[in-house]
Amino acid sequence: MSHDFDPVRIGIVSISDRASSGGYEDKGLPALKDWLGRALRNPISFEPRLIPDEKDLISATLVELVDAGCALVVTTGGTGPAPRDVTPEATLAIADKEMPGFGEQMRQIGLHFVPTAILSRQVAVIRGRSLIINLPGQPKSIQETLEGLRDEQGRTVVNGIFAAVPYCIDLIGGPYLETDDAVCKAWRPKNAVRVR
Ligand SMILES: Nc1ncnc2c1ncn2[C@@H]1O[C@H](COP(=O)(O)OP(=O)(O)OP(=O)(O)O)[C@@H](O)[C@H]1O
Ligand SMILES: Nc1nc2c(c(=O)[nH]1)N[C@H]1C(S)=C(S)[C@@H](COP(=O)(O)O)O[C@H]1N2
Repeated sequence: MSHDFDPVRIGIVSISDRASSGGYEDKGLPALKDWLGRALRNPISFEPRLIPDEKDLISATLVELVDAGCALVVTTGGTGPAPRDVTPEATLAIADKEMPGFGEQMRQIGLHFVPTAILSRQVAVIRGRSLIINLPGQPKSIQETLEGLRDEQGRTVVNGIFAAVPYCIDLIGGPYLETDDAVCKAWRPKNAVRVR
């Protein structure tokens, strides 16, 4: 029984004072586009935003993207302990529900790559029918966090968080997301899997 892939709108938000003011080239949005484009088989329309570390602007941007119909919004940057790092506060300020499992797993994954992963205060939340996830600002942390880590034989060392994203979006009434298993195998309970 074949079916068309559901289209999905995804907000991608790079939060960096210097990248947004031209101090350096933003690598966050291209890295998010690249990974999500490889991982998902659904047709994606991206809503990209490049903004400074301003709490009210971050919150307003997230609300705007949810209202525009993004089933998923992924941010990068501003999760650390520095005074200007306010992405988690801005995200929690507009949340209906926090999803603490994501933050717990994201820091576990990060620790396989850098001891300073413990410094990221990243959160994930639900607002309306949208899942919002914070990733750290280091462009390489995007793939690391979403995909996890495999050993040389291709065995999973640590699961990336994206495996749980499609089922989470099912549960909040969003589109049915399907992944390329070579990049990331989405996990759903058997009764939630659509036969292709
Ligand atoms: N959007 C980005 N594009 C490219 N590199 C980035 C980006 N965000 C962060 N980085 C890199 O990761 C490092 C650590 O990220 P961090 O979020 O601490 O940036 P930052 O230096 O605080 O940025 P800013 O102060 O301009 O907001 C940066 O020094 C930079 O090398
Ligand atoms: N997977 C992963 N997580 C990571 C990192 C990384 O390189 N990879 N960098 C850490 C570092 S050095 C910091 S300071 C925090 C916060 O980064 P941010 O302020 O750029 O969001 O994320 C951490 N989490």
